[in-house]
Amino acid sequence: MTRLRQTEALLGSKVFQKVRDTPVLVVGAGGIGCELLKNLVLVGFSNIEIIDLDIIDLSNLNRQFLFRKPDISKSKAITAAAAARHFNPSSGIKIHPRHGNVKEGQNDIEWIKGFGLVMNALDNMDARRHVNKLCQAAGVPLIESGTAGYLGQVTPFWRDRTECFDCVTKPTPKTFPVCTIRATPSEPIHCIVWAKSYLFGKLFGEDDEALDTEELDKAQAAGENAEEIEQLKHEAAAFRQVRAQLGEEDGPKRVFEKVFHEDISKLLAMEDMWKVPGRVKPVPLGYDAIVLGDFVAPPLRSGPVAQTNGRPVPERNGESSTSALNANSKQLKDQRELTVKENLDMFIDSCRRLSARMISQPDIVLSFDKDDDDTLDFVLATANLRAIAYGIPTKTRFQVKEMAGNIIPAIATTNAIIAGLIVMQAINLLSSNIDKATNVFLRSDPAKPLGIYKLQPPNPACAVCRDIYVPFKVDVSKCTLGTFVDKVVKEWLPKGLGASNGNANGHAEEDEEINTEEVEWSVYESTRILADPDFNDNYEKTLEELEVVRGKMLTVRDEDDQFRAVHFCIVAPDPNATNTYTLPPSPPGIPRKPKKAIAPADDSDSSPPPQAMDAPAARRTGLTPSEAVSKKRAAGDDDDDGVVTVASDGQDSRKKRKVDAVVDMTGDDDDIELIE
Ligand SMILES: Nc1ncnc2c1ncn2[C@@H]1O[C@H](COP(=O)(O)OP(=O)(O)OP(=O)(O)O)[C@@H](O)[C@H]1O
Ligand SMILES: [Zn+2]
Repeated sequence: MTRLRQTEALLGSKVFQKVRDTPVLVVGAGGIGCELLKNLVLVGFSNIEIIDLDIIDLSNLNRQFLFRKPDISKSKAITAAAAARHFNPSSGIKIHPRHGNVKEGQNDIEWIKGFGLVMNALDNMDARRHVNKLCQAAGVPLIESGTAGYLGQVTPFWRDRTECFDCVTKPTPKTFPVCTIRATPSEPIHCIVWAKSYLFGKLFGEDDEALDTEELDKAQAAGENAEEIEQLKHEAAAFRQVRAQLGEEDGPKRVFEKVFHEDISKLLAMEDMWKVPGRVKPVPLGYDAIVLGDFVAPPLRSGPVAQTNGRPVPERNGESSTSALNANSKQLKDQRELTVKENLDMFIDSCRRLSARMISQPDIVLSFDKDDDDTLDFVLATANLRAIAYGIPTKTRFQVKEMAGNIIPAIATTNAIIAGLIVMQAINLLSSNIDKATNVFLRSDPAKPLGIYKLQPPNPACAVCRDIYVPFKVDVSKCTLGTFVDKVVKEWLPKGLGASNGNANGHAEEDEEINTEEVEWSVYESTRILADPDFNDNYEKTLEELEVVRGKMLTVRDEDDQFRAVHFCIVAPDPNATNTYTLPPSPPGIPRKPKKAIAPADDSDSSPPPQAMDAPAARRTGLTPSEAVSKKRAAGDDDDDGVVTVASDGQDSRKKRKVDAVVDMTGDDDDIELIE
């Protein structure tokens, strides 16, 4: 108890009592999460819930110090909770671990309302945005955090008092044009994206033939180029055929010949494609020639021929190609460049391993994971074989893992410092003195390692924290969409139209008369439109049939986009209720949207610290670079047309088939994605 007495003396008994009594949630039990949990326990937080979806991996042990070797494959949340208790055994703390995804339906607005404070220790944008939205909907303060190498950031967000995670547009993921990935790669990363996000998916990902065909038919009906569509259909059919034969003895050879010989030969036949200045023609790879050692690879497109890769090795200083190869083979396995034959062998072997997994576990859809050797080997081999065909330098296993996994070294000390800063901000928020809370940056300047930056007000144009949220207790198996539209949207909701409920920074024009009869509504679930004034096909369906279940939101927007969107957060029905749904006693005020986004005052105090987190680091942590925070928010930075609302759901609203590959630099696990 001595330790806690000291903490009490430091914090004062009032704040200390809050620390003891406030239920807090930690999301993520990884690098930051382990440090944070230990800190919370040491400070005396006594009512902690921790959630993580993952199990412990060998690679976590170097920094996630609550885990030991025997814990490998066990739940992170459960193991972390058990280990952290020992840091303060006598303090009567309760740690409730949950092994699961924070995005699961049961983790709804009512659940989040049960906490006085939420702390994110996550590694991806999607989950961060989800928790941000939940906290905004429930009005629960959130402390967001992230680290990238030696840099890190802690930012408190609190509805109506500060900006939220989505108030400032995040850096756009780097994208590559379709044709660069599919036909004209010129850098190793193009080949890696192709292998990881295109080829892997075609051979081992979800195979929805009906959906593919339907989409292509629709595109054709909509007047898209018939020849191109025909070609896409043909390509899809060809992939399906080699995929179906993958488990056979010469399955990998068939894939190789399709992908590295036939497809490249077809590309070469498209003469116009190669007329573009600077574009280098690929060379089809010959399976048998590689096996027999007769294959002569094309020269590298630029720079000295510094590596062998099965290519003829230039004689340098009397060193023969064989001795160069031998020197190469002495290097560490993962850091050695593979010859073309070795890449081929790895391709065959990884194809066999993955296809055996597909056959033995047909219900599990395979996806690339940098820590899954089978998937990494496949991406390594296919990316390198493609690089060889295009005269691009190949990469070692280590490099491919880094590039495909978008790895920035995780440093235990950075995580520890950031976790300490989270607790300091938590105490500031609990002491009800929001003015004390700040954004804190860990910088690379040893003379001034910490940067402090004051909290920003909400962005009036933000489509997450300026929207309205209503808990909707409903029996989804009984309530139809028609009932929701007629009773809730048309009857109940308009009563609040135009009124400021204090949530929208007073931008409502309260005095103006609104003819509620004239306002027309549409209903969405995320990006799916369920009903609009001319579309009532779903009225007879229950919410359950429409897959609008606990944890999801029914979003109501007016057709003229004049008012804030209202999100009905689906929660479990009231057990004593006789109706199929229960609404709050009165409808929320629904202010008008601001006509123009208002830039925050240019306050010299709020200018960014000279060396706050740089843009790449901010991308990795998923947090806002200080430059972006200080930047005046231009009208249209966030959407006035619903685009950001949609994207902020973590749902990708980008039009399909526009962009082929997206390298997402936000630290997501799924950092390179392909949009077909
Ligand atoms: N949607 C989610 N729900 C619950 N936990 C999540 C969710 N998304 C990510 N996490 C957890 O957040 C933690 C983030 O920790 P960290 O950044 O150290 O990543 P890691 O996966 O442990 O390490 P690495 O990615 O470097 O191998 C992980 O334990 C991960 O499982
Ligand atoms: Zn916001």
